[in-house]
Amino acid sequence: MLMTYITKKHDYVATLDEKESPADEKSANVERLLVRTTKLTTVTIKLYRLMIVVRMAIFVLFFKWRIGTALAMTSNGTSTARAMWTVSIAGELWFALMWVLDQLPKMQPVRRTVFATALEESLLPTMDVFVTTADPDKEPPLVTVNTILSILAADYPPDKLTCYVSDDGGALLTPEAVVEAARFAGLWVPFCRKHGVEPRNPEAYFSHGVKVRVVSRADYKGRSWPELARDRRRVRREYEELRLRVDALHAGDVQRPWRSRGTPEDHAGVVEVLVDPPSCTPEPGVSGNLLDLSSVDVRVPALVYMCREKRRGRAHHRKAGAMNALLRTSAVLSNAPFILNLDCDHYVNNSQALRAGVCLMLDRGGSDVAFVQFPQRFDGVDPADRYANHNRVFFDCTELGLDGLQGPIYVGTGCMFRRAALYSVDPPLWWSHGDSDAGKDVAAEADKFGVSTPFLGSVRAALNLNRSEQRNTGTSPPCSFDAAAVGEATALVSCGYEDRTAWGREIGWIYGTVTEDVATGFCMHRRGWRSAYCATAPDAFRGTAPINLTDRLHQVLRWAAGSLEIFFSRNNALFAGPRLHPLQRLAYLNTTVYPFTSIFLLVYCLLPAIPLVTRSAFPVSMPPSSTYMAFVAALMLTLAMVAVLEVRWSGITLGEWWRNEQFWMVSATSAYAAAVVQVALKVLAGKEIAFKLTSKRRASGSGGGGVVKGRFAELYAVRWTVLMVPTAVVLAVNVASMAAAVQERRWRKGPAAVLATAFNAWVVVHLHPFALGLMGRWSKTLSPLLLLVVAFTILSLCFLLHLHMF
Ligand SMILES: O=c1ccn([C@@H]2O[C@H](COP(=O)(O)OP(=O)(O)O[C@H]3O[C@H](CO)[C@@H](O)[C@H](O)[C@H]3O)[C@@H](O)[C@H]2O)c(=O)[nH]1
Ligand SMILES: [Mn+2]
Repeated sequence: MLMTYITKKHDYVATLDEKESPADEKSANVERLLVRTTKLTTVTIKLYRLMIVVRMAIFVLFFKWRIGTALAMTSNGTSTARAMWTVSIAGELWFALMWVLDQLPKMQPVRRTVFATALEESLLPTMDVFVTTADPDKEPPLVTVNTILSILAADYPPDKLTCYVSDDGGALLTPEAVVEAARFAGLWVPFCRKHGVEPRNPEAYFSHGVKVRVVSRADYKGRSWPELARDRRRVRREYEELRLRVDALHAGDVQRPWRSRGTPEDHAGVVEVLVDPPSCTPEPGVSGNLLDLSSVDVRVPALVYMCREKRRGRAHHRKAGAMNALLRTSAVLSNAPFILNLDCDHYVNNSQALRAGVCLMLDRGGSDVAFVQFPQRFDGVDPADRYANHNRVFFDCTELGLDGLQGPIYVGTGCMFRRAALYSVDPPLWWSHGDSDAGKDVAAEADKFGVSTPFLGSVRAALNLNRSEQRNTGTSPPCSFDAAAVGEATALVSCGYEDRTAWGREIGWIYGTVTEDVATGFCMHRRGWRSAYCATAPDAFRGTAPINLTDRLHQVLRWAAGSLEIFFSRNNALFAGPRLHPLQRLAYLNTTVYPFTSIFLLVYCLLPAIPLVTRSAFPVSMPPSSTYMAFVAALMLTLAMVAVLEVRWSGITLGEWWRNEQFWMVSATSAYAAAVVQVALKVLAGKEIAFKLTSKRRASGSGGGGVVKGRFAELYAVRWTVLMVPTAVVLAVNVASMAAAVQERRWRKGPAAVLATAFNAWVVVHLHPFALGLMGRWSKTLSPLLLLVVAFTILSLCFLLHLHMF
């Protein structure tokens, strides 16, 4: 099977000709080709690079001219005028810097082709999959159940796969739902195996949603179509019952709120093996009651439930803390060399995904890969993607560009890790001769890893394996799920275990930020590890996106605040050592400072109103000079060209690109500003930032084929949130100052300022979510290109007027 980076064929320079098919060219001692990496070398990408350089050159000329003009004009001006010039130019410098930081890391994108069939079955390494849940209300147990089932049914040897579920809520409901999943897996997993169905998430498989791939007769690869139809009906009935049972559990829970082990912030630790690891040899089933499984291997991978101990007054470090508890639990049970991390709503959508990740890890040169990030894709987003949930520019441009440098940024879910890399060792690339971290006696490092002897033993085993297994040997450390191991695992999830150790600082997932993902990936890149990007078709995993604007803005707020937390920590990219690729450093800098843009943007949006409300007689300069006009035209034109070229090489649509810009504006005048305030409070007053969970409930409505408007009614409803305050202020100030100017007939004195104010108000309204509803409808009728032209015209006029008001 061939998995490629999706999209356009013309993007490949080395064509994927069959004569290079890895399977047949092999003699016994020739290594199999698992991954082919291709640099994009098309004309588009060359033009793209050229345009970026040209635009940067224009920046230099522009700022030289603009600062010169400002100095000349303010040499005998008032201090207010000087201050306004300064603020204005500072804003422009910041915007230019942000653009450069954003573009430079995207200049050398690569695509990877993965040959999963070339993996030798017997050499597949063991794999631990971590699923995190935290709140059964925001994360319906049925969603988690489906994710677990999709993992257990993935196309991977069942004796080499273990699924670990972390429950941060401590409600009894979650383990009960997981037990239901385990029971149903006995039927679901063999059914998937027998007929090769996709996707292996029952809810998605059985629903009549728009994009679900229900096997059609022509596509069916199994033995007998009528048998599939019959089996499907029967399994579906069983699934409906499972769903009712899980919903009943949920409903019962709402009525009896005392049904919990404690509170979400105070409960005992539990580790429970719900499904024991199966034997190493296939076990055919019987032609029993429901399905004929006599020709099918009916083994189900092991399933472990874990709830870490929490006590009031102790720091639990949110998701990062849960991941570290999972890391230790799994270490003393299965201790697989590779770990896949999925949020509870991100299910396995392509049953080959795990193998694809393994290819990148075991490939030649793969031993320096700490993690393989898959793109995040989402179900349940409205067709217009009003709130830019798909994030296409990030997933299809930025991450691809970073893959050509040192590797994509880790974004929390859909990511496969090398266990050794989580134990803070150097990658092989940086091992000095004869010596490596793996060689050190970790037993002496209890101050780093904590005092558990079995855990230290597991660390040693994992590091030794990583060192010896420079090539794909497929060996894995021994595993044991006996009572002693489970008892040890329970001790390892006690809330005092990490006291006075390096957990969260050097070991495992990194603490101190609500975006533990970016920080964790950064620490690995800083050590010299690489990462790899793996976009498969069909999508490897799919999850849910925020269901309404309020949720979405809070998600953006959390990301922005978490980024700034990293900037103000010891993990600031500026302080990283020499192993971090220079452009990778710029990318991390960009990822951690972008929320500051909101300050400049808000000031910029308010500046033109000042002369109008202060009633001071501002010298309004002459009409824009031709030099100025030329600069604005050149800057806007190059911006548009870079955008169009980016859209071309990445395969996203102009509409998707535009949505991104639009939502950037929305976030920058709302959530980013709130993030700056939150982090200021943290830095100055030590006030911690909360991890507000994103709801995983689906947009309500009839669930299936209803009209789009009805189906996404909840998504489209805009509810007031305090995050919109900055936007409202900008609007109010601009409108009020315009009104005042008109009323007092000062229009003539400062036409430029009045117009700029009007445009500011207009742009904010235009880009704001209240208007996004309309935009959603327009963008279907108007071509995105037209939208782009309109937007650029407006933006250029804004610029024009801004620059010439003093
Ligand atoms: O105390 C906590 C808080 C969260 N979670 C889990 O963390 C995951 C992510 O939470 P979600 O609210 O879905 O966050 P998103 O904004 O959708 O997630 C993105 O951004 C987060 C960082 O801000 C990453 O942790 C996520 O993996 C990434 O998908 C979920 O599985 C939660 O169950 C916990 O286990 N414990
Ligand atoms: Mn999520």
